[in-house]
Amino acid sequence: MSEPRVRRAEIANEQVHVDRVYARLATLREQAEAMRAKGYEIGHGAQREAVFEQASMLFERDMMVHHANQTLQTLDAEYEGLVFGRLDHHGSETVYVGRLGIRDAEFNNLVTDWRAPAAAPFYQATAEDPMAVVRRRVIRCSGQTVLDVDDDVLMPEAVPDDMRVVGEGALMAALGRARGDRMRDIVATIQKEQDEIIRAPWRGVTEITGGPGTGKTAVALHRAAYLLYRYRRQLGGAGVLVIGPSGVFTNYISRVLPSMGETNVELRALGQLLDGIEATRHDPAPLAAIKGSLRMRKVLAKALRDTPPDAPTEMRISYRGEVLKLTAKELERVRRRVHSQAGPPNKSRVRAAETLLAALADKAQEYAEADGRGFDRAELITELGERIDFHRFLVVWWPVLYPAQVLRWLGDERRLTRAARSVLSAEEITLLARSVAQAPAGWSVADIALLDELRVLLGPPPKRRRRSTLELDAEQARDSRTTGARQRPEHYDEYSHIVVDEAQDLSPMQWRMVGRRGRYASWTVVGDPVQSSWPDPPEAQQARDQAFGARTARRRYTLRTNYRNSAEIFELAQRVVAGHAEPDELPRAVRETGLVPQLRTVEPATRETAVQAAAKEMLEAVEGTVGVVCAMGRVEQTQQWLTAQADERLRVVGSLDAKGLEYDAVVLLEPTELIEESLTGRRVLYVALTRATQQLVILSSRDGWLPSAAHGNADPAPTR
Ligand SMILES: Nc1ncnc2c1ncn2[C@@H]1O[C@H](COP(=O)(O)OP(=O)(O)OP(=O)(O)O)[C@@H](O)[C@H]1O
Repeated sequence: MSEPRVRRAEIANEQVHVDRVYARLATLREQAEAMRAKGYEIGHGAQREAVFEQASMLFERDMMVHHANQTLQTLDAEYEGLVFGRLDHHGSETVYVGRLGIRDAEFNNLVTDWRAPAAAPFYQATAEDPMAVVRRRVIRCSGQTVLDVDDDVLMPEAVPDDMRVVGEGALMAALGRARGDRMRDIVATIQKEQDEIIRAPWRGVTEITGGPGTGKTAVALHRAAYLLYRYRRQLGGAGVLVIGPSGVFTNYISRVLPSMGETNVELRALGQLLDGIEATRHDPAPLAAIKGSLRMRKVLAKALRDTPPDAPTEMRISYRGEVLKLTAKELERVRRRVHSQAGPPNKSRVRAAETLLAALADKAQEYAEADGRGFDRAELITELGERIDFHRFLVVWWPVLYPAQVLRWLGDERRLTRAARSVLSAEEITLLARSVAQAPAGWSVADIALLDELRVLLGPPPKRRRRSTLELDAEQARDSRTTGARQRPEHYDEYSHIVVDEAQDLSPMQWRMVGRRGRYASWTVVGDPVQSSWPDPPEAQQARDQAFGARTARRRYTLRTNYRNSAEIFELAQRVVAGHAEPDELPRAVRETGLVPQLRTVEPATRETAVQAAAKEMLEAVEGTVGVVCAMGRVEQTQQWLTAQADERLRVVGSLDAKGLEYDAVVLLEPTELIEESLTGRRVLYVALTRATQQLVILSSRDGWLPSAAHGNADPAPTR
């Protein structure tokens, strides 16, 4: 038979099995529906029963309904390619691999879940160590239709006469495919070195490093799905949290876990880690560096001890015909005493009341001694402590404090100086105070870590008065949108596993915030130091180690193959960081396209038309998405330039928001501006240059950003 005929015959064969699987899925669905209906019936019947019977029936009902709902949820997930693999073992056993395990009515396996041990050879078998697999087949489906098959023969000597082998390179086919709005799962083509990380033990800290496009994000997400499958009892209750750099990124990866039937994972961006606030704004680099530094911890701790701006500066209270007065200085002394003895201010109201009463008693005693009168201290404390005017004073003098309110205090430069004098330089104080005082609406991403720090330093507001953990003001409340994530207003620290993506960019203050959420958790931490935009790596490393606490089990893995970029694009990108990275920190790109990146010289006056032309050209050249990447300060303008090109495949994205994303084609505008805008300039440019899978066009009005080519490497094609 000719190759196309063999292929067609094999596709038809697999279609028969896939049809059986979907038929079985439909039956299982019907059974789950019936079980749910039966569960509800039990509930109705129970109303007329004795109380203890009713209780046990209701329990049974809840269990049945819960179980049925869970089954339905699993069966209803959008399974693109429910069955995607097949293993033919030596000795003729066949195992189909898919996104979930399904058995037929006789309990025979129709599909084995990809996470089950029996499916492991699908990812781990190699020609050197075939694990008794003769043929590994990747089955590509669209919905319920088999489109193609692709085989790897691992034991050529054991191929039986009737076994047909078709195609080559399921991985290359997957890598060459057009990119869409959302990241796809890679269950069908996970590579051996990736699989080893996905299936690594769950305890302790698993650190994954690797250059751009090496599949770190994909691996981390598949690992989350795998861990929940294998260790649901240990990890499922408190939940798994995946933290990404931005909302654009969490949105981009949001389909991966549901496509594997996993809906119990919270995805949050660093700007979304506090409920009710969604921060997307990035501060300019020097300001972000101040806000992210551990020095801010001291500044905040001191700032919240200062007198609140609206607090009264004098106390007068009458006691038995006499007015007792505490001056501003005396009140300050009392405040200092409370802070030095007590814990978080919101838990110290009682201590504040006691200390204030003691100061009033001292004052009364002073008056009495001056007049030669007797004085009963205990009586005064009891009497004043019950007086309404004393409590009225107390609530304004020692108010409940909220993080947002205290952070805003820092907009007053004099107040900030008091808190930061010995910690920040005068220039830093001015910069920070101005930024808080003149901040545009809403918090910045870096502010979220400061608010979270204050949340802990201040302590929870008394329950009776609590509006939210943060006391959103009206403006924020309007701004805030739900993140789609499960709300956990109080128990931020209960997660059982935390995945941190783009970990190289977390500031020390962000590590503290993230660490708080994982006090009892195991971790998967993913990053690439070469892509880092944080200027002080040792400080971040220290905070990172503290976040992991005493967890000593640490596993480190490095991925070395860049699956995203064409070899031509990556060759250019790595030149940009040549002097800033060790050679073994740079991965190897495996796919050649023959398309060299294009470098176009533009003038400031022709930028607009050049961007429009390049975007149009790239939209025509590729089937999937086109990203126009520029400096953060140029995003709005670039968006305006491209409004006329209303194509849903086109996106404008600022350099810092481009982290972790990818497009079929990238138009990179003014590389020098990306370098200048950040404190780790070249690394940010490297990130931007490594976003494209197929084509890259660079528009630049200035030279100097690209070191000359190593011998034998081509410069990008210069065009006008
Ligand atoms: N085994 C694989 N099979 C198919 N595609 C893969 C595989 N591994 C990675 N990819 C693809 O390569 C691309 C890059 O993967 P991913 O975004 O996870 O890389 P990354 O290391 O996180 O990159 P960056 O550091 O730039 O964010 C994605 O499109 C991903 O689907």
